[in-house]
Amino acid sequence: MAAEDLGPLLEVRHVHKSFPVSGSARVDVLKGIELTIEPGKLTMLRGRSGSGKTTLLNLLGGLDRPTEGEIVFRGSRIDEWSDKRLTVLRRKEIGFVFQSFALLPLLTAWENVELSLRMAGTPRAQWKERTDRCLELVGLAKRAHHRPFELSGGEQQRVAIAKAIAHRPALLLADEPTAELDTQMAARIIGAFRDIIGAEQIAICMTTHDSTLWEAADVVYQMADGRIVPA
Ligand SMILES: Nc1ncnc2c1ncn2[C@@H]1O[C@H](COP(=O)(O)OP(=O)(O)OP(=O)(O)O)[C@@H](O)[C@H]1O
Repeated sequence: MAAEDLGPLLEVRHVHKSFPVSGSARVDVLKGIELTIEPGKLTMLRGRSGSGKTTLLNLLGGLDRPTEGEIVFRGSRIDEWSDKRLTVLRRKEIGFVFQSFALLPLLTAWENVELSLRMAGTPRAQWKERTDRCLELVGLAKRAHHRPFELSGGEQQRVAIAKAIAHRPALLLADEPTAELDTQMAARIIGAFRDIIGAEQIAICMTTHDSTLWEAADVVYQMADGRIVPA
């Protein structure tokens, strides 16, 4: 079945998020967000610093809950789930990539990826093949036995991506994954995302400020002041 036949993976409906500030005051960070994330697509959230991208990404990944509205993952309202159930969802179905690469410095690229499979509870018999495959998908098969300090920033980020997809999540969330990288390295990250989408029916949602990357997206949502606005 083609990815587009599967229906939305994630739907965000009328979502508001506010945080308490001093006294009884609250700050409204998200103000009625509606969006859909589809399998097999690269979705980008773009917007100025402070527009609410990270706050929204945290809700998509079940790291936080909306103040109002619904987050629907494969037809289930995860905003109503217990913390325990959300932890299982994150472990099994979601991969996270952040601006900084979060690799263990004493382990090689290969060992870093394998460790994530051990931690995800993947059967041991699959570790080697899956680790090789993920490093191949991000174009690092030849660098597998290098440690992070022997790799460029862009290569380290691609190892972090291999780690994040190793357990075969349905959704990969990446918060400014190219922020620390030059244009050429950023383009290779997007290339890796494209190869991963081509090979596995995953949905990828990333935030970025970088206007040179937007045309590589299948779907772009522009955020401004906590709202989705026309791009
Ligand atoms: N826990 C919190 N308590 C109070 N305010 C918060 C909290 N988290 C985020 N905010 C505020 O919400 C606004 C949006 O923050 P957010 O990090 O989502 O924006 P962003 O678009 O990801 O920005 P950047 O590109 O700089 O990361 C900011 O003004 C921030 O200060």
